[in-house]
Amino acid sequence: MTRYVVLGAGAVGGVVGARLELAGFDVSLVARGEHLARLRADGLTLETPVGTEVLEVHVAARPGDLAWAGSTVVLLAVKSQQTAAALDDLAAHAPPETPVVCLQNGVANEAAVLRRFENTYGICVMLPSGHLAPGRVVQRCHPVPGILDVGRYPGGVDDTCEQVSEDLRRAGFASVPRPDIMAWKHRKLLMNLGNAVQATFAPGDATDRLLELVRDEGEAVLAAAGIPVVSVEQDRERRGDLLQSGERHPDIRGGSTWQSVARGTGDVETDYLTGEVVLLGRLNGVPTPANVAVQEATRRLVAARGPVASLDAAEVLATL
Ligand SMILES: NC(=O)C1=CN([C@@H]2O[C@H](COP(=O)(O)OP(=O)(O)OC[C@H]3O[C@@H](n4cnc5c(N)ncnc54)[C@H](OP(=O)(O)O)[C@@H]3O)[C@@H](O)[C@H]2O)C=CC1
Ligand SMILES: CC(C)(CO)C(=O)C(=O)O
Repeated sequence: MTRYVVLGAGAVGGVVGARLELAGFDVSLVARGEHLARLRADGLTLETPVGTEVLEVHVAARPGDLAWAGSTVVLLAVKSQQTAAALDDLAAHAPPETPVVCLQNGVANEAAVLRRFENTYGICVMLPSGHLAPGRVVQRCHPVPGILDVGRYPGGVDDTCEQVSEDLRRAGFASVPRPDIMAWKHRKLLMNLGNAVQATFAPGDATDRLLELVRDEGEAVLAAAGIPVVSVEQDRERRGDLLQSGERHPDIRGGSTWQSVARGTGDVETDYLTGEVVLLGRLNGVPTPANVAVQEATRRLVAARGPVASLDAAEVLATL
């Protein structure tokens, strides 16, 4: 049976680790700071729409504290801006043939992993989840917690891919192996252009308009770059009505970037989501003024440790 090491046990890593543990897999979570201390002292608290449970999970402070033998798969679930440091630590201890699966948004992590690990995989993560308090993660959807399709990077499927997908299904997720996983992840990238907008600007008409502009620019740069991306219809059909969230959670009122700003972490993933569109625009001669403006506004808000969703999108629209 595959053993799973979850590197980064926050919202996504915590929920996936918990569900694998509950399904009987051998799971180790790598965590840090106060979250690590709480996990060690009290276990992992998993909150779902139908109840809360506390799990005793094996926890480590770093990859070097784990034994690296047998068929271990790493699920990398740190935010993209944390990938480089996490990989340095991982590569110092895990054998280079270890399969590393990017359980992350964005499209830059897989290439970073492939520089260090020859068996690299990507998951298109549709898993609304939360982590605002140490020791605690929130699974927002039930009975299917999330859709986690998986493919080999840069393309194809293999036995590991099939195994990981089967294990995720055993743990309750919807999952299929996909040879074109990056085309799905690029569609998800366009959805995630909403992350910085949601985290930075107060809800309202101007924010909705800004969101339309950043998504239009996103579509334009992917087309100009000739990057394969699944259609809106394919994405909609895959999601169907699989993810049921029920009542709104009182604390988790936004996605992953919103949560970083709400937690005051001082860093966000925006350079790898909004910033990916900015990068592709610059590489392909396509202007992306709305994405540049959102990226800069988010950077300012985060640096000032400002309140989540507190800026006025109308001020940004007026500059475009
Ligand atoms: N939350 C969501 O609903 C969804 C998130 N995603 C994606 O999943 C990925 C993970 O996001 P999410 O789970 O929200 O992020 P979180 O911040 O909740 O979790 C990441 C965790 O990894 C920890 N971490 C970072 N670096 C290390 C390290 N070197 N060693 C040990 N632990 C480390 C962080 O610690 P610290 O807090 O100290 O930084 C944090 O606990 C992102 O790419 C995100 O976009 C995708 C779909 C939905
Ligand atoms: C939009 C959402 C919640 C989808 O899973 C997400 O990807 C995020 O919060 O980063």
